[in-house]
Amino acid sequence: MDCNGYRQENHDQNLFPKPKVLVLEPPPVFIYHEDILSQKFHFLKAWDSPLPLDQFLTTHAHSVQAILSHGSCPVTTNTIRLLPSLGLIVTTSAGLDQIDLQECRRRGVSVAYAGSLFSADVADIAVGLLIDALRKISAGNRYVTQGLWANSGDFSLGSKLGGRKVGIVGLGSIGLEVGKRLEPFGCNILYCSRNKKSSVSYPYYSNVCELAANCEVLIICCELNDQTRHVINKEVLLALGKKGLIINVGRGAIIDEQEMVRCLMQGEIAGAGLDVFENEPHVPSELISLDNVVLSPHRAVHTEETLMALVDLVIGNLEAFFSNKPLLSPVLLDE
Ligand SMILES: O=CC(=O)O
Repeated sequence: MDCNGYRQENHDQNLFPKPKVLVLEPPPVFIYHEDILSQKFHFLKAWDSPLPLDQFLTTHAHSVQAILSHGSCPVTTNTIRLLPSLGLIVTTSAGLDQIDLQECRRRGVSVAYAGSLFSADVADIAVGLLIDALRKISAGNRYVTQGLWANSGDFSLGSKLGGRKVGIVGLGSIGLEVGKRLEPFGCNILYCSRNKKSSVSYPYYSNVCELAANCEVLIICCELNDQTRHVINKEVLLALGKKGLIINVGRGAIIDEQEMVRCLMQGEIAGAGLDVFENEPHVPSELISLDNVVLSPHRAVHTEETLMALVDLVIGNLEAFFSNKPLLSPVLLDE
């Protein structure tokens, strides 16, 4: 060992090299906390390499046993096939639409995810977007900051939250948290999901169009899959009606975005609060110009606190995998 301990440290690393983990694109948890994560693992940064992705993957094919991924980073069949030693994908996301789960199942690759870690934070944003859209908080902010208050003094009225009939689409952990928050405001909750839930007494609709026809607000909390893609279509939006609001904290593609834009522009629905979009980070320009739409940059999931909890979960899952222990938050692929 030399006087600054360098050789000793190098020597230890040679004896116990850090496990290698592939990162295709850096998730927010990596951007904010790379220093902590890098103490435990050696990250292969595909996005940082001059090599085209396939060549990068081929170069590291036999040393990659685990991938760290996130909600807007596809893990495709091609990627999985180029990595014969792959045994685990840890996504920092609660949604799984970006991962080819069928290929994982076929290849026996395990998947770990964020589970319900973000549910409370996402529900907070859903309620925030709803209150903002109803009471025009962002529109009021623009009205004041653009100097219009002083000039005209006439800002249009918002509408009351209490007593509103709110339809939740997808009563999983996020939907339940949304319902829990809106009940004390005096909202009447209705819901639609794959199955009726015995744990709640909210009226259940098996059909989303019927739900829309019977409520004044639709809050989208379900996952994106083949059954839910564009499930909020023209028919559903028209059923929601001219006074209806739509809030989306699920995935952009659950709504037919083009149709929603048209309905908003033509007054077929009253407004929207959106954290997610079909083609992020692209947001249709029409939405940006509408005063009855509140926009948020897909950040419902992340607060400083949950990002720290996510660091622990990511490390816990990777450590479990590399020491042959059960994952902390596995996705049940056989379901
Ligand atoms: O949208 C983010 C997530 O699915 O966690």
